[in-house]
Amino acid sequence: MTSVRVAVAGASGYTGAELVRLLSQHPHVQLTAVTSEKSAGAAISAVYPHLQGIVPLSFEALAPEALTERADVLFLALPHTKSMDPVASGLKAGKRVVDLSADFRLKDPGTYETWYQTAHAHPQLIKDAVYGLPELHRSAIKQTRLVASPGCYPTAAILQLAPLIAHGLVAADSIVIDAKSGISGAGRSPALPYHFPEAHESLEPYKIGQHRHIPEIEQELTGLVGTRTQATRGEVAPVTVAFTPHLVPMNRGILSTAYARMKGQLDIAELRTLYRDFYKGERFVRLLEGAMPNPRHVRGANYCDIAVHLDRRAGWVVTVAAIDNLIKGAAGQAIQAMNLMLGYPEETGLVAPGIYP
Ligand SMILES: NC(=O)C1=CN([C@@H]2O[C@H](COP(=O)(O)OP(=O)(O)OC[C@H]3O[C@@H](n4cnc5c(N)ncnc54)[C@H](OP(=O)(O)O)[C@@H]3O)[C@@H](O)[C@H]2O)C=CC1
Ligand SMILES: CC(=O)N[C@@H](CCC(=O)OP(=O)(O)O)C(=O)O
Repeated sequence: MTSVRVAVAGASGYTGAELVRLLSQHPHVQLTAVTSEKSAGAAISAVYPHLQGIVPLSFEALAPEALTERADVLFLALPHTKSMDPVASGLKAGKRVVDLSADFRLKDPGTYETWYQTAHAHPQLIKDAVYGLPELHRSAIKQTRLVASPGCYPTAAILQLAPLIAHGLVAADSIVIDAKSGISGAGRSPALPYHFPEAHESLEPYKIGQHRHIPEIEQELTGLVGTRTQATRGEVAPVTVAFTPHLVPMNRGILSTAYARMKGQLDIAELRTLYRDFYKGERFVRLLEGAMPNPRHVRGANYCDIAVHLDRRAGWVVTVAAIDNLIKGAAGQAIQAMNLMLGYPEETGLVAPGIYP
């Protein structure tokens, strides 16, 4: 069976290590290089003992051009602002690139500069990037060489709200997203808020109304406004969201609760039918009716679990979504996109159920 050569840049980080774990089991992938500057020369199993006997590679410090030569598909699990040059280098060499950072997610370079305090180094490449949420952009992902893989909070928030926005069922300026993330969402570098005594038995909101995922969520939801209604879209009122993330003392997982004001008179059965139709055939979206989404139930798996509820008395639709930030929120979703780019069945290498508890 033919295989594709794949390299992971930033493999010493949490999302990079999850990419390596999943790609090592992918039937069409040959892992050719894993990069880290700080751990260059060390066996990956010395840093991540769970990969002992599974991934026989050592970390290398590779410049973008050297990385590009080693593979046909590049996964970049680097910090924001550090992916721009490797993306440009990979594309120039005709490779396929899946970038897990935010560097190519926002379509407007000015918005990127505002939220990331950095001028975009390759703004001319932004138009070539497809936002890598397969449930919304599947056909474009199949055609592109550059996937900008979504952020973890946006994955949950967009998937839980997409049917409501596309059908024009809620007021576009009424959306409130209250989300909680496990600490691996902040990456592997130590910092005081993530220190055990600080984070354990604690629950704290942060960056209220200021988080860099706000423009990403608004961009994608605005792109959906009215796309499933009969009326022509005309002038589209931008979606604005009030977004509050929280840090919770879990290793991984996101629970996102979104509230939006109902415009019409649909009852809960009609709303759930609409969600079922919207996500019909989607392998990685599970709509729950008798149970609540819980990050525990998607841990290690590529699922986004969603429940839709209606607070009729107060006039709000309340949706709840759970993902594993490192899988559907990062590594799993990135592999889902690679499968689409290469024409493999979308679920290849991703079908294992999650870990419980
Ligand atoms: N954590 C999450 O839940 C999610 C993260 N993402 C995004 O994925 C990317 C990786 O995140 P995550 O794995 O959490 O991050 P980590 O901090 O855990 O890992 C970062 C990786 O990048 C490398 N690195 C750090 N600084 C540089 C630099 N200046 N130049 C080159 N390489 C560098 C590190 O290597 P070294 O060993 O040399 O330090 C490490 O391999 C980020 O853009 C993040 O925003 C996306 C979705 C979810
Ligand atoms: C808990 C925590 O700190 N989470 C990160 C989000 C991680 C993520 O998925 O976002 P990107 O892919 O855009 O980096 C944060 O709030 O910045």
